[in-house]
Amino acid sequence: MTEAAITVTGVDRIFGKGRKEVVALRDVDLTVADGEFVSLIGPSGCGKSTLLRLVADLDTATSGDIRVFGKVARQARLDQDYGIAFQQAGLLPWRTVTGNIELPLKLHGADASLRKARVAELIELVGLTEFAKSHPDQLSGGMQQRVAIARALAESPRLLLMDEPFGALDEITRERMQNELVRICAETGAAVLFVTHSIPEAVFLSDRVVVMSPRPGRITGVVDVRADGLTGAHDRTERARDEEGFFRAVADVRALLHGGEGALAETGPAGVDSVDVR
Ligand SMILES: Nc1ncnc2c1ncn2[C@@H]1O[C@H](COP(=O)(O)OP(=O)(O)OP(=O)(O)O)[C@@H](O)[C@H]1O
Repeated sequence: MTEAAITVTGVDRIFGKGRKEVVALRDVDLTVADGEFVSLIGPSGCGKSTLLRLVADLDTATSGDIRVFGKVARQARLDQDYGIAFQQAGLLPWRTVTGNIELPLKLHGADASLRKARVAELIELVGLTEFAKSHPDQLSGGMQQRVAIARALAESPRLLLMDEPFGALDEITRERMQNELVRICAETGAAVLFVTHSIPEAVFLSDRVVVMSPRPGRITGVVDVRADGLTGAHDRTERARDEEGFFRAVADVRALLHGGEGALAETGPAGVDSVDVR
């Protein structure tokens, strides 16, 4: 069996002390298989970003163990085993699209010819070849986010960590970006841990949707959308949005979000309107 992309075991993250103590995560266990797409969903403050930050080694767990491809999170960061994309694209305004995408390669000493070839490949992958020389302020929000994704993919990571990367986009652009992300993941085979507030987004993109609840932040359930009849994320096409399995999975995630543990058995079908859990 191949090594899991992420293994989180018995993780607690407690901020502050005494009366100011906030238990952001309590006893969280999570495994993301190599090549698997897993979304984290739950109400504001349930610890989604905290969990992602721990995996990215941007923060340290109070207790428990986190492995990325079998390595401690710090080693995985040093080895650049993952790429990161956040809600704000975080591009450098004075650099062109090419300049932004090649930055990680430059920082890590890749030579100019290798950089040029890789950046051309990535720009094509995210459909921005015509904008290679543009600056971020000449791009739409969706295009900026595509640049950020290309940058995250620059060093061919086997894992992407994404925190609401499409949260600031309008609904039409957002769906288009979701379609592109599905395609990019199929092409690269990367595993993804993806934070979102949107149930349809989580269902459309994922193999599994992990539902969290706040105070203390913990995992209350996991919906395997393949069990609801959808294909695996790497074989997903836009048609999935109209399939029965999609609606079943949306209903399952919603039931867990609103009913907590044990909710799945008690609920009937649901539509996909009113699905942002912020
Ligand atoms: N650096 C910090 N210091 C103190 N408390 C923190 C810190 N970071 C997060 N928290 C608290 O931990 C809890 C979880 O926060 P987190 O940002 O992970 O939630 P979230 O589920 O990502 O929320 P949202 O959906 O609003 O982004 C919250 O109660 C938050 O206030």
